[in-house]
Amino acid sequence: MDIRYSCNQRDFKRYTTEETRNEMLITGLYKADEMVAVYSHVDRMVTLGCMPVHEEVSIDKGIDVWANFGTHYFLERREIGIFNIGDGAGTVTADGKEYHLNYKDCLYLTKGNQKVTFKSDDPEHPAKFYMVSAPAHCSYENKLITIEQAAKRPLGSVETCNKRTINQFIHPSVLKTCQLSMGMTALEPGSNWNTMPSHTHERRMEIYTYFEVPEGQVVFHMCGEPTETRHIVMHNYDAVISPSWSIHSGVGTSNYTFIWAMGGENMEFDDMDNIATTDLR
Ligand SMILES: O=C[C@H](O)[C@@H](O)CC(=O)C(=O)O
Ligand SMILES: [Zn+2]
Repeated sequence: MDIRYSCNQRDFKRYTTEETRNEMLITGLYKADEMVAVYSHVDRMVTLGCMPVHEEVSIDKGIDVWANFGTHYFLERREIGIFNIGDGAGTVTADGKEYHLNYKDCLYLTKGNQKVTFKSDDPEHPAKFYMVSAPAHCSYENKLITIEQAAKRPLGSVETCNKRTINQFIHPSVLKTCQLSMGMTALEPGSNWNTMPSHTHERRMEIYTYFEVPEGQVVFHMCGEPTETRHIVMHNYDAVISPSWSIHSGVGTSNYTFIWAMGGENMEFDDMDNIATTDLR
């Protein structure tokens, strides 16, 4: 498993493009019939990607759970949020119960699910399961949340090129979790900026994955301290780790959609340290 030990904001100022990318950027999450996992020491969040084609893939395929987590199974002391962002539908089976995920549907699995597997309905149009897992110390309920059931928050405007809808899926207003919250933000055609004005949240980290980035287009993901910004050029289906001290804004060469995941001290979505745009450096 790819393990990222995380850097601090002082050293980060001197990072080259390559070092920045090695530290924060996650690519290649969807390899046929594999489970790809990146463990970050920032709040011990794990980002996973799985594209089952011909096989039913187990959550721990290729992962030495005892060596990496010191537990007997992946979700023994963890919770996980799962989104299907692939071309086709797929099924997640958790301890014998099947959950069918259409495009943009989300499944929350609580601590204690022992056997978790992933499969696609149609190998010609495989599902792509994007997942983020956080440490958890009690169990709640597994829950399938469709895009229709997500809490919707419209934000931004055409004039500031950031008209978008925040869909809150794994959120206290929708269901209970230990620390994980996740949602999906969709930019409208002609709008390119997400999370602008930018913010940090010293009390939580965040992970983004960008998708629906059209062929030949990219997203410039902004990171770093508010007065020491850097950027990472991201392709469709890439993910990026954002430590608590970093801003996490992006501007695309077209509109796009992204999934955010947060973990840390609290689950107050509005607990943000907002930064005036003209104060950015
Ligand atoms: O802390 C909240 C997260 O950064 C995202 O929800 C922000 C976001 O989707 C947006 O403004 O476009
Ligand atoms: Zn944020």
